[in-house]
Amino acid sequence: MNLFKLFGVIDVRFADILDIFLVSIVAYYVFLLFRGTRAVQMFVGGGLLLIGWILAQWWDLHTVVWLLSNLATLGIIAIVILFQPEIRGALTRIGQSVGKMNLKNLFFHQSGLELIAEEIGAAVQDLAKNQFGALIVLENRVGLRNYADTGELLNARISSRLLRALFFPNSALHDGAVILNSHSIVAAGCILPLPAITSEQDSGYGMRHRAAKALAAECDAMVIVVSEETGYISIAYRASLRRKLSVKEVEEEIKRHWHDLFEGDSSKK
Ligand SMILES: Nc1ncnc2c1ncn2[C@@H]1O[C@H](COP(=O)(O)OP(=O)(O)OP(=O)(O)O)[C@@H](O)[C@H]1O
Repeated sequence: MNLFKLFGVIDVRFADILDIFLVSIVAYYVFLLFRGTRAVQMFVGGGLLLIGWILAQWWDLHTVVWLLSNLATLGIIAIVILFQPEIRGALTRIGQSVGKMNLKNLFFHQSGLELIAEEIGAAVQDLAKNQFGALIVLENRVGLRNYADTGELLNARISSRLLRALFFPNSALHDGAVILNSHSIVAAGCILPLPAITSEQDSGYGMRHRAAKALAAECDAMVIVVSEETGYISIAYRASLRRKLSVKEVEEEIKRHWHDLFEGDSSKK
């Protein structure tokens, strides 16, 4: 069934529109799967060759068309060999997402903030489960360079594995606080202000929780505490200390805390 005539010449059917729509979706998601890998250059190169092939067809350059057509056949084999790790990674991601019925992760790219909140959340969950004490400071607008300098400067990518390693009992940096800004793990093994007991309630807390409260009270940072004694997760922010939080709540708080910083970053782009 013809829907309309394009430029008054080409008959366009409903099936043609569906065809283009489906191919576009597949191309888009294939690109998303490979985004950020070496394979992106391959797509660019492949696109240029395709344009060359179309132009060669257009201008009736038979030898060039023959060359490019044969190159394409060889190219597919070369791509599979050269980009084996990327292809394996992409297929694994599809498998994992489908396995966990988490198609959202596969098709809708999460924002940087969501991914970071999940990395921290996963680390906190693991630390709490194993009752490894932890003190994680999330810097906001007020710089915490003075506290970062008391520990070991790292400037590393925020990852759940690194956070877990830093608080692993008896590791060289497990004592003290880890300071994060919205993009990196700034420092580990940091000493926070040593608080004085100011209320009846404070006397019930150990040093880790009191240090978290003291820092949160003096700036706009949010501090996550995992108790070594109970495995409970708490968050100190401004004058409050909320206890027994779930990992989901922690992730929501992280997103709320850094939301404005991320919004600012994306509006600058
Ligand atoms: N001022 C501080 N700055 C950074 N880290 C601190 C500070 N005070 C204590 N800590 C950390 O807390 C640990 C001791 O915690 P303590 O047992 O006194 O606290 P707590 O609040 O009872 O926590 P937990 O429930 O985990 O035992 C120290 O080994 C150290 O890693």
